[in-house]
Amino acid sequence: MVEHSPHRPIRSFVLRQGRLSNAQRRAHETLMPKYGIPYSGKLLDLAIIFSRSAPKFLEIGFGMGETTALIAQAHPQNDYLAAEVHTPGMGSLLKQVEELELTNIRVIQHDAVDVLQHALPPECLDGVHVFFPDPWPKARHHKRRLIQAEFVDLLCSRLKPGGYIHVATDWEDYAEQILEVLSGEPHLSNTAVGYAPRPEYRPLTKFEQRGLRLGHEVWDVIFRKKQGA
Ligand SMILES: C[S@@+](CC[C@H](N)C(=O)[O-])C[C@H]1O[C@@H](n2cnc3c(N)ncnc32)[C@H](O)[C@@H]1O
Repeated sequence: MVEHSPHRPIRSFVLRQGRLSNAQRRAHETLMPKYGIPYSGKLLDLAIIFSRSAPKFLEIGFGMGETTALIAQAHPQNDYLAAEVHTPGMGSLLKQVEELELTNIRVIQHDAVDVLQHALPPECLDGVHVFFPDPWPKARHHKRRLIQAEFVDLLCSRLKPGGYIHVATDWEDYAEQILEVLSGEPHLSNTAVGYAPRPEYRPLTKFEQRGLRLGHEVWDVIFRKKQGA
């Protein structure tokens, strides 16, 4: 479960007592021991956790996990560590993992910032997915936005050279901030000129399809860590 640290009061999420369906509760109770990685603040060995040496990806804030499950199903050659703080989403993804018999997903219910800082060693990740991070639209809440220079620096340190950071958002001013922050990280280079086309591996969610029909835009930002950085 999520612990609160007095040293880092500004978090990118607020824990609410979300409604947990019976199926989600059951999945959480029965499947966490099988697919969940307890957060202890100690370093994790991803090769041991997944029992193989394969490309490793971190997804931060997977929500209900539809995208996570689809990507993992379509890419059995990769392993996915998925971090989320909310219990209903955990239950929802765990249910999909079991139903689809996915062997390449492990979940961690904890603040991804702590996970990156304390549980993941340098240069262990081939990619990081941050899809539709909370936009915190009010100016006084912008400090809660996940994508900030310090966080990107941390992410970058956990990426292997050649590994990528992929952020997608449907908030234009956040998209601009994300592009600016990633452009300012000297160890990263943009894979596109400005925003990137949506890569084939990121499926369109129902929410996104509806938004696109209504004329809303989505911006993908994909940067790679430079070789030798
Ligand atoms: C707007 S939702 C998007 C969910 C999903 N990626 C999607 O595309 O539907 C953002 C999610 O990020 C999670 N989140 C925010 N900050 C987080 C953090 N520091 N660590 C882990 N999860 C976080 C929230 O709990 C929320 O479920």
